[in-house]
Amino acid sequence: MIGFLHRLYAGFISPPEAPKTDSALRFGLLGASFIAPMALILPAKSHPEVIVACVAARDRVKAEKYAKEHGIPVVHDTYEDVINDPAVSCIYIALPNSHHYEWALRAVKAGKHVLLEKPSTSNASEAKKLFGNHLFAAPGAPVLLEAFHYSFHPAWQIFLQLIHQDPLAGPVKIAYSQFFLYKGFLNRNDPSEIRLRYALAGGCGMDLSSYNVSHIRQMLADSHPNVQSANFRMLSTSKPPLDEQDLKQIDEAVTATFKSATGAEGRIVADLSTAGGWPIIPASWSRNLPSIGWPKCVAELGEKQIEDDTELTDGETHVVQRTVTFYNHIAPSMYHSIVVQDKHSIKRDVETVHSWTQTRTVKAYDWPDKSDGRQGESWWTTYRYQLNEFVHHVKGRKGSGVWFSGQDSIDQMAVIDEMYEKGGLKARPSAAFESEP
Ligand SMILES: NC(=O)C1=CN([C@@H]2O[C@H](COP(=O)(O)OP(=O)(O)OC[C@H]3O[C@@H](n4cnc5c(N)ncnc54)[C@H](OP(=O)(O)O)[C@@H]3O)[C@@H](O)[C@H]2O)C=CC1
Ligand SMILES: O=C1OC[C@@H](O)[C@H](O)[C@H]1O
Repeated sequence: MIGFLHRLYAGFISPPEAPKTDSALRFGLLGASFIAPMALILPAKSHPEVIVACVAARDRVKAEKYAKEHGIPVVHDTYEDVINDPAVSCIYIALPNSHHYEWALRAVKAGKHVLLEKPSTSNASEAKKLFGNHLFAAPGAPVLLEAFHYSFHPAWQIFLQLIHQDPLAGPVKIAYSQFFLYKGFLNRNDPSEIRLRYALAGGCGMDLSSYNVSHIRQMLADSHPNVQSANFRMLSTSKPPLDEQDLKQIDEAVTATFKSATGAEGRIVADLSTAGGWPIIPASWSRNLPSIGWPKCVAELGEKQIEDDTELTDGETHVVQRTVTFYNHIAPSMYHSIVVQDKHSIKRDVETVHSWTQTRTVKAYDWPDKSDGRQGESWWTTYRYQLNEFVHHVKGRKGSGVWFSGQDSIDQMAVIDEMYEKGGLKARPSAAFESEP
């Protein structure tokens, strides 16, 4: 309990303030966004090499209020002014998805490093144009990272090790990922709700399920699994400010299945407006009551034959079938649990002679081994780990080795496009912005 309170307080409320080094990176923010305080402003406080230097919003009064609230010293009039500020070397982009391509491209062309919110762009065609830009081939090119923060937390890396690199791990057969937000999280009547606007590249497939897609791509160890099926639950309102395109194209929930190159299966469930499923209360009553479940990933592995000191008689083999369940991989620094279940069987041909199950729970708030460029504290959030890695990359240092490459981002968007198309919806529209070569 004390550990939980400490992680909550230091990670999400009041991190210890680090004195800044002379070579600290100065970040500019595009937009007075909802997520920047959690994803960058708070993590920057404890990072000796990060200063949040300036912000601009479409409305200057809003930007000034935001800057005051978050201790940001400079307010610019426009996003463009932030990018062109010579005192700034890094840009954080948390704009509607439809604006990611344009502003990331503008920023990298101005020579700035970019931490870009997920999903990286509106679709794969934009992702190819952005990450495939010739300037990334030049030496000293800017760093551009799609902010899949959860990947940078040690717990996610330990989870991947348990399914891909452990002596008891057979091949992955099924990768499952779920992510729910409760009904009421989104305000359908709010014209500024970016998740519900087709023109802003919204929809659950882009928003929540971009996480699920990235989870199963890593769990299946296949950058571009084939989409087998996709089902969308569409918006359950027809009130303004939604327009006709929103009503036809905006999904609130997704279920989809995938097949990897090795034949393994991926399954995802994501819901921006989860209701019902309450225990005891009859379904007809609870149907409209908000509900929620843990974000969860489950990997079911195939059998692996092992050789250990278990006594075997002639013709017997010892096999292990592992299932690993990760609860709360999205905000693991608050609390998480990785349950490893190993079903051991002694087999004679196909017949099981004897079997037993070993279950253990793994937690990793920090790296178990701090050598080799790994840094962390138990209270670091996923965003703090991500920022650490981003800074290492910009500074040309090794870091922990966790990264999300440009090709990863392109493949990620291709899978999302294919999911929409498989489910009878359109991939999200490209921005009108055309950059000079
Ligand atoms: N990593 C994470 O945990 C999370 C990531 N995200 C991602 O971050 C991005 C921003 O999300 P979030 O912070 O929740 O969003 P907000 O609703 O706070 O919007 C972000 C900013 O978009 C700007 N904006 C520019 N043009 C428009 C427009 N036409 N309509 C509405 N807003 C506009 C606004 O800027 P201005 O201030 O200039 O008006 C606003 O501050 C998304 O890509 C989302 O997927 C979101 C939540 C969590
Ligand atoms: O982490 C998140 O949770 C809420 C979502 O709507 C958001 O976009 C996502 O990044």
